[in-house]
Amino acid sequence: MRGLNKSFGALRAVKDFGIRVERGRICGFLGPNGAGKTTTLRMLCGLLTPDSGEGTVLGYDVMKQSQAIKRRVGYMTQKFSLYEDLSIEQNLTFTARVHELDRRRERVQAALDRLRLTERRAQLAGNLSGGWKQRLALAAATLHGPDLLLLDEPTAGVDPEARRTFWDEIHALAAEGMTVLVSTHYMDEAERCHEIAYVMGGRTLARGTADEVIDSSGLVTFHAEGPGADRLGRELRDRPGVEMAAAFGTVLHVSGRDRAGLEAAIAPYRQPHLNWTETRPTLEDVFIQLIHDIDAEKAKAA
Ligand SMILES: Nc1ncnc2c1ncn2[C@@H]1O[C@H](COP(=O)(O)OP(=O)(O)OP(=O)(O)O)[C@@H](O)[C@H]1O
Repeated sequence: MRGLNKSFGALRAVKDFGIRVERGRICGFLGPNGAGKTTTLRMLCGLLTPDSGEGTVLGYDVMKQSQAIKRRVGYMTQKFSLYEDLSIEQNLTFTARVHELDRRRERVQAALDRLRLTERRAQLAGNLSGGWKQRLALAAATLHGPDLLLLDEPTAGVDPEARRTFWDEIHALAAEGMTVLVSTHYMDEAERCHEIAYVMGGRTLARGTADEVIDSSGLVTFHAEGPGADRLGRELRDRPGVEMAAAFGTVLHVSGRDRAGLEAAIAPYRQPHLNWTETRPTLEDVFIQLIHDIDAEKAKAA
């Protein structure tokens, strides 16, 4: 994709978006609410026509061949959108009919087995817990064997174990050659992607593997541990050189891009009861930094 744009009235939801994702890769979309992630996914699967831009999805022209793209793409929407008053099996059979698939019984059985839904096949979708609902939605989105899978916040509100199982399945699908684009707000999920794109205000602010995004951030991070370390955040945050200071449990996490400034800021706090160590910044540190940068840019412009 190159230069994709989409506006809703005066609102520019996606600005000059460009991306290239290789087959079999899992690419994560991250960014604050309203960043343009869903709009981008909807343009990529042919549901929304970009205002301008060019590119191909699975070899098809994104501007002219949306019908062909739709047939080869599986899309799991943010909101559960299957029939709550149909059973798991009935939902899958219905989906198979919509796709006009042959060997429907066989395909539905294979999907039930794959996602370990067989025992619950007769259960109404509306009675399933969050994790099982998402598993059913994944079964439905992949029933027709798409080459590209788009997942919009697929595990929002799902417990950690169910999330892990869900992600194991995403990796298994990618290993079979399916390309996956997934939007998420969860850092652990971002780390399970082969690569990520951080978008904000419709713009891509960071792109690469999690390690590349962290390395290119230029952030320096220190941890402080010891009695009362977690309570120093507010004080340190206001010191020059400190761009972020936040407590994680009893550990204080302090970051900035100016190493000398940061070290000077924490120097008075290098007291015997506090143990300071330099650590690698996390993805969350980098993303919060990016949000601060944009806010500062906006404040300057105003
Ligand atoms: N059909 C529409 N009509 C008008 N505005 C829209 C429409 N769809 C999206 N928007 C607006 O475009 C912006 C981007 O929305 P989008 O849903 O793509 O963001 P997002 O990154 O997916 O957010 P979230 O993380 O909350 O799901 C938002 O300001 C949203 O209100």
